[in-house]
Amino acid sequence: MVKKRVHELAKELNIENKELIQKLGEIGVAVKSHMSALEDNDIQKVYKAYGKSTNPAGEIKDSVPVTKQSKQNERGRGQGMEGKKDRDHLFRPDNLKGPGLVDRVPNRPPDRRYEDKPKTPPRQAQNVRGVGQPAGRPVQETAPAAKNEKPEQTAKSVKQQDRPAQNNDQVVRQEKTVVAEPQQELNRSGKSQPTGKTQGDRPQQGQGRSAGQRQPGPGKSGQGDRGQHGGQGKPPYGDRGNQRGQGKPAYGNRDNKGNTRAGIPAIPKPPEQIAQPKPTKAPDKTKGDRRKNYDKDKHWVDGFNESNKFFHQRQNKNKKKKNQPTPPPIVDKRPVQIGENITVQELAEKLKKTAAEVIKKLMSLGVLATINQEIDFDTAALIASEFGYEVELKVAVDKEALLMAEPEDDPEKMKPRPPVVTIMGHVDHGKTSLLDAIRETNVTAGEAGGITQHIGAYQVEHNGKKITFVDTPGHAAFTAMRARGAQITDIAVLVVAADDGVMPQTVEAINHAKAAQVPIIVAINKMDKPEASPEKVKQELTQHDLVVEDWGGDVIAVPVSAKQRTGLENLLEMILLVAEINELKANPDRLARGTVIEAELDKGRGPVATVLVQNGTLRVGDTIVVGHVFGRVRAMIDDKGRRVKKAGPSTPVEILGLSDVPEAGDILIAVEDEKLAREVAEKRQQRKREEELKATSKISLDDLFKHIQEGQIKELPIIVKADVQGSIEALAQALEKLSTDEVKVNLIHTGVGAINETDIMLASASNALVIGFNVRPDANARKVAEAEKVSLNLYRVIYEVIDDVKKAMSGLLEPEFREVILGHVEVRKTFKASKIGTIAGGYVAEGKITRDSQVRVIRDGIVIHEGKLDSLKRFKDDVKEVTQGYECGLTIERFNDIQEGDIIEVFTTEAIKRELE
Ligand SMILES: Nc1nc2c(ncn2[C@@H]2O[C@H](COP(=O)(O)OP(=O)(O)OP(=O)(O)O)[C@@H](O)[C@H]2O)c(=O)[nH]1
Repeated sequence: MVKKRVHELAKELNIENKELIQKLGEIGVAVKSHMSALEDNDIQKVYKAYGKSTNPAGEIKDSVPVTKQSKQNERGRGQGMEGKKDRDHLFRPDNLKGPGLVDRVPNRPPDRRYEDKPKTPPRQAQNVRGVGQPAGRPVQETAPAAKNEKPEQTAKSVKQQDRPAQNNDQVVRQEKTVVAEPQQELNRSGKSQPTGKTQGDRPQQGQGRSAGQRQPGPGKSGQGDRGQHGGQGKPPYGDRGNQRGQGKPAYGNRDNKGNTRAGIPAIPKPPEQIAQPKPTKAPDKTKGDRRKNYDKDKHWVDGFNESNKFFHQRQNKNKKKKNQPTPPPIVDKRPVQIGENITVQELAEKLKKTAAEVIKKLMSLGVLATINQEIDFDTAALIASEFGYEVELKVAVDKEALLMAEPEDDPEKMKPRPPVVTIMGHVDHGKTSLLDAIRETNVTAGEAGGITQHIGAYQVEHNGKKITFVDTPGHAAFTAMRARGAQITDIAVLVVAADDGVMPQTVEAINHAKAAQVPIIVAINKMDKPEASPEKVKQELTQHDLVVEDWGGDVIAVPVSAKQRTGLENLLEMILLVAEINELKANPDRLARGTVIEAELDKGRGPVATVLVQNGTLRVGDTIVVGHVFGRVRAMIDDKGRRVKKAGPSTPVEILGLSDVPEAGDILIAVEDEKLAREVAEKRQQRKREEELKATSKISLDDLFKHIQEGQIKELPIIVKADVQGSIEALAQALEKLSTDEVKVNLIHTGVGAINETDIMLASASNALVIGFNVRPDANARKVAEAEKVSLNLYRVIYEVIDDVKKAMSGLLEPEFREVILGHVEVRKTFKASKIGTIAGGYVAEGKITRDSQVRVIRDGIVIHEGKLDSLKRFKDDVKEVTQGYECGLTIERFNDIQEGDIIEVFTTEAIKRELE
């Protein structure tokens, strides 16, 4: 049934809603509001009540036939250039009131184009483009066309609209409106605008099947829109695309652009189709309306009451939206750049989401992460895509790697360099003596003055060729360097005393050199000694895979005497030979790279480092990064104590000009980019500080013992803050009394009053315990203590302070070990097993025997062996323990001489925690 809403009818009757509602009440039609729908018979009652008769169409009878002129205007308005002419014409003020227009535009609501404010932002219009409702006017024209195109549908339409009287009535209303509101004529001239329902209900006029009518989806309604435009005339500012295609079939008398041909009158529309009953609701009214209702000047074209409609339409649309699947959020599709790792917080910021949203999404993916937790790139990418973002891996420029990257040297620029030799060997086998002997016998007269200079490495010359010796004997330095990734040694000289042979440290040295893949030359020292036995040494070396040449191997062994300085030349020759074989080369024509051999803080000169230049040439004035230290080479001193301006490959030099003392094994790099060097050094410094901070966790009473064990601390610094001086004195006395020879209590600071930030900082710096007696830390101190990981110990009873400290200090004392006898086992029988050895069958006479216990074999009251159990069995099963009264089988580690009648004493040792007295 055709319905009308109260407000529509009120408008139609040109009365207030309120008045109509009142009237409806009077005539017995109950309505709730101006939005209530009225049935046809109620409408008729209203007409009657307002003296309109039940057939108000009669009032506009003369407006129904469409004049030729009006049709032309109509057509022209919507179509092409000819239309434009007409359109312009229509816009002329003198046309606004033209009777023809009035006649032709029966169904248009008041014009709102000149209202000041648009009710809806114009941008929305595009989203809703095309939901069919264009000009409501050309009803007359479209109907026949539709009829021609789709007769069955038209017929159906006609059938549906079996209420001509009402249609006529509407026409009357429209006419009235137009007369009352001249600006409405503007609408006619181009803007489709009327009430959504009217338009929406009219597909059959233009198209027969306006998608806009049936399908609320924007796409389809777009078609409906187009169709209607095409069919009903192009709006003056209309979207051309909208008018294409569908308009054409709707009108038989149109040209191929959809324009109505001039001069061909449109077939008049049957009266029953002129005005469709106007449903109160346009189901397909969408944003397309709004777009059309909004002209170029951003004025709403609609009548005032239309605003209500838009509101309701929006509501309808929202309702529809709810039912529709939510479209993916429109997001900025610019790829988000993410590094290898990113914290949840950072990711949320990049995605313009809250951290909670990201965490939630992560949880949905099965990843539990906190806001500050780092997630990897893959996870971050997944999350980003969930939020509709694309991600790109941002490869962080590792400045350090950039700096450390070793440039490739042009082979042509590579020149032979002196070998770098490290002397290794067992203690007292003569390493230092040999180094000294070589140095002293190989300095030229001119250099003699500088001989006393000790910089950790030196160069000697032999047959015009240089050899660099690293003067840090022992493998400790060698391994320390290697541990830091520095390999400075080309050749290892293994010193073995001919009278002593291969010893444990000799073996260690061999292993280190092998691990570093450094060729070994054996110097068999102390050959001057009568008991020297080089052959024995060579023989022993073979046990460690070092087969000397004499024995058919490839290891060079040189007999020397550091004391008598014999064989040294031969040794140097061999070093040069090995160096030659290994083709040691470097490029002196580039920025230097080297390794720190030694470094110290010199009182007068500041930080000093002995550096072995390994490649390139280091020059005074060069900007350098040495580990975490940045600097500029202010001066260089060579191993003879001479100032030098440059140092080439394999040259050891002392350098001045560093900002701090580097560590042995640090890599030196000379750089051009000072900024980069500074940046990298600062970053390294920061990292070092962080590591140090991590390493030095502050002591607390709870883990005092652990700290002491790790750090070998034998002193306990304490800070005491108390309420009154008397308390401090009492505490100080009591605490100091706790000092023993092994642990000394050191009260580094005492004071009256609350524990403050300064106290905490002092405790942090000196790794002290903070004791508060009847005082509390202030808020700041608490914060700092938390940050600095300083433990606060707050008490109200002096005795408790003493007791706690005493207990904590107990951990400082070396634990005593005591033997605990677990039991005794009598050996009653012994068995020999070829693979196992002697098995004792015993009886636990006392206590118990456990698998991990220590045992003592006692025979006739004499301890003949002490060791560990190897196995413990009950019958054939391995057991953990056998208790008194049971028999067992046992074997003892590396001891087979068990005899019947032996007593096995089972014992264990345990540490006893000592307490201070
Ligand atoms: N007879 C003799 N004694 C030597 C010879 N070389 C070194 N010594 C003696 O051996 C002892 C140890 O010599 P160092 O040079 O100190 O031996 P080292 O290997 O450097 O010892 P550490 O530095 O303690 O590892 C010294 O008393 C030297 O005098 C040698 O060729 N002949």
